[in-house]
Amino acid sequence: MSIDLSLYLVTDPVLCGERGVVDVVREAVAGGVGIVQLRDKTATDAQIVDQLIELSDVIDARAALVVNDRLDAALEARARGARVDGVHLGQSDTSVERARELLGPDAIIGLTANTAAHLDAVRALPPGTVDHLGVGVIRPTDTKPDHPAPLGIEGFRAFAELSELPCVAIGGVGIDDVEALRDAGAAGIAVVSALCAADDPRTEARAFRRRWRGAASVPRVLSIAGSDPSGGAGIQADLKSIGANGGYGMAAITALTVQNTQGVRAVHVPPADFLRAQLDALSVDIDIDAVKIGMLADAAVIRTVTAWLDDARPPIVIVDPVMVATSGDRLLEEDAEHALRDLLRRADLVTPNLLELAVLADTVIADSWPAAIADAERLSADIGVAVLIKGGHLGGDQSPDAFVDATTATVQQFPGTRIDTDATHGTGCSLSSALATQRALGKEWPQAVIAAREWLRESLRAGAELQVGRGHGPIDHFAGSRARGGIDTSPTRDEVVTQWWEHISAIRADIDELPFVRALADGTLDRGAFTHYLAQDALYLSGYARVLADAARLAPTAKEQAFWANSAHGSIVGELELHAQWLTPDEGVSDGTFSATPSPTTTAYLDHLRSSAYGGDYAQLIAALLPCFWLYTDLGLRLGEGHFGDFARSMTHPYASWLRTYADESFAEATQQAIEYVASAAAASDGEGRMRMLRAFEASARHELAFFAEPLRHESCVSALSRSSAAPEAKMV
Ligand SMILES: Cc1ncc(COP(=O)(O)OP(=O)(O)O)c(N)n1
Ligand SMILES: Cc1ncsc1CCOP(=O)(O)O
Ligand SMILES: [Mg+2]
Repeated sequence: MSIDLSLYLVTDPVLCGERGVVDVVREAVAGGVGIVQLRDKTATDAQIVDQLIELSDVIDARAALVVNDRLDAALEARARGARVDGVHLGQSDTSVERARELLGPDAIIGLTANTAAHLDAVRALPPGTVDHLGVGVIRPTDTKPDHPAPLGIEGFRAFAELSELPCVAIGGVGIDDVEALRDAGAAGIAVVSALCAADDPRTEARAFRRRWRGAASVPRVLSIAGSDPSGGAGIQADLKSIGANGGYGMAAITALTVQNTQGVRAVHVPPADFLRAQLDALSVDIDIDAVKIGMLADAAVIRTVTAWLDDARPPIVIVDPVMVATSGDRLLEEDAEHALRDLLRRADLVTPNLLELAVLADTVIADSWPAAIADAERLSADIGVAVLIKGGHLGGDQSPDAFVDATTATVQQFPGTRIDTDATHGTGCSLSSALATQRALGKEWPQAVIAAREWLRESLRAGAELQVGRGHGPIDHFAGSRARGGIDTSPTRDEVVTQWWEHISAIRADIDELPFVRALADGTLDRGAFTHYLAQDALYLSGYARVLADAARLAPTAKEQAFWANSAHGSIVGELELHAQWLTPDEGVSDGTFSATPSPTTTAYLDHLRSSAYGGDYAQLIAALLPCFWLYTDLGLRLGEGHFGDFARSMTHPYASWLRTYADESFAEATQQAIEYVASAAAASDGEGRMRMLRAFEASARHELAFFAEPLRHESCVSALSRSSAAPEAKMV
């Protein structure tokens, strides 16, 4: 066995606490510790021997086992059948030469060293006496009260540069030191309290391993699913999806299908033991960062996977509860549903389509999006796991998804227009493995969903071009990376524009349907509602201008600064003049000042903009400012194009001159410029920053919708109020 020194656990019975050393070692080894040192200063030799025997059993050759100081105990435990790989000795412990002589040439012998004299002494030993050095302390630590003077990371670097042997850094080392010590030449890091005192040593060990591998490391994602020889679904799709999303894909096959793009012709399920052997072979050898589970065929397979999950406890588990193929073929025996429910409870996310949701939530197939969300909430509450519900089977021109987590009362919707294509084979498999990969890359759920959906939509759009098969063809998993000449998960500026506009498509559709917008367009809008709207708009613009000025203040270039400052000027001066033409002092403007009271809707919108400015994040602020430009320009353009009928062009339209301002050419140019600044900032930002920008943008779009909806709501309240004062028995509704 080659020794992996990268994460070295030294045990401490006190720090391990009530759960005990054996439990901590079991968990830490499952989390990826490569070498364990039993260190117990108070135990007798006989107790050390017993512990070594027990640990050797628990570790089961998945990591090296050495003992601190006690050469005799190591020999005795070996004599009693334990697998003890070696010892760690200090400068004043038994001599390393003696240890080598008694333990043999294959034993692992570590020696403490931290001075130039120690290095000279090691050089004087016969070659092969010592395998590695324990070098420290890096920082003061209470775990070893008699520790030598701390070296610090630079002292460690200087020492490691002089050493011919691998150096393991020890003493006061925490997870945030991992990269610095690795870069300073450490062959590994040895920790006591960081793992022994951790709440969850397995998770903590994984975190150390991940940091050691580096932030840019490629996540290892395992698909447990059936094989689709046509390559569009099952493990074949999963592996492509994992690769396209930036992961390293692995696959354990649950079942073989005879299948093409037209349907499933036969299924062969190999023995469940063979599946378990595949899974064990992976988990004993590889740090698995995420698991996606797809077709499970029957109850025996499900139970096998459930038992393996309980043993291996991978950090991220996504279950796509494949029951019926898109072609209508059953892929899970009906009697297996009970076992499946048990498995779902072990997942972090379940991704059913509407048919699967109906089976799992024990209800009829949802025929509307709100009904689907309600079913998903029930399922999530029942299994205690988040659900990503996919609206693709609902029909219509929208294809929304929603992330629903009843445990945190979260319902996050992801709107999207339907992509008109027949190449949908394997969409569910591909999305769930993309999600597993994005999550393993470190994204939180909403960001992972956004990234996986963006990738899927691009792959769906390109699928038909592949021209694979006569039935439902596959999506083109590598369309995006092929177009960009390599895998790149950051969108370009143009992609940001397309994706963000599509992201608010449902909000835009709602704006178009508003009675206020319809009546404004056809000229039937009540004058009271119109003037109420104008008065609120005037108030809004005065606040908006101030926030534009904040954007000017934060802008990174003089050009951008001038742009936002000009927009602030245009907004306050131009719009003021215009409003003054339309509004009498009674209606909201007198002597150039706004006299109306801001409605709660106006206040909420301005509060959102001000809080975006307050954080000082320029990119987020301009994203929040953008919908006001973009949605008005778009509305103006479509009004001009007759999208809402030909009314706006009619000479008798009472608001025609007002509506023409929406389509003003210089405003359209300013909008284009604003879009470019925002899209460039988003493309240059990292995933987190882009997510913050998108949230601010989406929130403003929602405020725009509320702003357009409010005048008629207000008017109906006003008329209800006047009715109620005329007729005391009438109630406001
Ligand atoms: C990996 C590793 N490095 C150094 C030590 C310290 O050993 P030693 O100097 O013998 O001190 P004690 O641990 O015996 O107190 C170590 N144990 N492991
Ligand atoms: C055994 C040992 N040898 C040098 S420092 C040390 C203890 C390190 O413990 P911790 O990781 O809790 O600082
Ligand atoms: Mg010692």
